[in-house]
Amino acid sequence: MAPFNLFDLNQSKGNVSTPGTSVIEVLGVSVRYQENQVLSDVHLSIKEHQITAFIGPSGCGKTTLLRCFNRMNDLIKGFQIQGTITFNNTNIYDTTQDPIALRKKIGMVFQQPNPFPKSIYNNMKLPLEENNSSKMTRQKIEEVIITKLKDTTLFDEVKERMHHSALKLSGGQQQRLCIARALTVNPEVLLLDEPCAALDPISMMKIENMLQDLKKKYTIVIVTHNLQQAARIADYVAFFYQGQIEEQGFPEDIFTNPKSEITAKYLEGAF
Ligand SMILES: Nc1ncnc2c1ncn2[C@@H]1O[C@H](COP(=O)(O)OP(=O)(O)OP(=O)(O)O)[C@@H](O)[C@H]1O
Repeated sequence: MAPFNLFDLNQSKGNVSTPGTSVIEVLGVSVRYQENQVLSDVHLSIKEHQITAFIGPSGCGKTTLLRCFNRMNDLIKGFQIQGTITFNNTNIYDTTQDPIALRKKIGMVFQQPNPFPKSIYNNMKLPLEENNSSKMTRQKIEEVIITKLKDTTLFDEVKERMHHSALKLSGGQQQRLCIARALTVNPEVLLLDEPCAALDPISMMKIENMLQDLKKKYTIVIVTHNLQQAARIADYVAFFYQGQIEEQGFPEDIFTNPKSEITAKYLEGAF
């Protein structure tokens, strides 16, 4: 009997056939901003309860694809998308799809921590109020807030100052608060666009450890320029180059034995 082979070596630029349920499928996606083609014929599967990392040089389209997943590019002038992106087998760009409902299922956190200039408690309460707090008792709201703050390992650090300004927290704590805030509405997928770029190494490690726990409950896609970070936390890596996925696969393969010469050069720091 032929040995079980996880890899399809004929598809070095396509999806490596990894086990697991696919939550987001990217099928032949191309994106333009006006005349500027920024993604060309991208194929990728985002698997449930995995951390997928997007790496690659600046301007190669990582953030653009990430933002397509919850339609954050819709209002950008000249944005055009071809191909298909599905979320749980539903076309994200179908005209019947409500982007606001989609963003509750696919939450996003940005590079720069952006807590509201309100108390820690109110930062957490606001999305719940906007979502469905009329149906939630105060006790239930508090329960959700405590659970999500515990999930992001912040609760013990802030429990004595829940009604103090979130802006008084450290940068790392603010970012964990933003992640906790994104989790209040129970998304299935969490999109992180360079979440540690503005943080010191200790805060970064806290977030990386936290993400390893969060992936048990959520599916995570992260854009990072930090290759060590991708190697430490990712279950799957997509290397973008000039608007295409040049190579994708398991981190142990991409980082130790890349198939593409361009990937190898990037990892060597040649760019
Ligand atoms: N709002 C926009 N309007 C027009 N062009 C844009 C817009 N946002 C991004 N672009 C262009 O799209 C291309 C891809 O940008 P994108 O931010 O997706 O790349 P990236 O790989 O995430 O880069 P970085 O690592 O620097 O964040 C770039 O040429 C960029 O200038």
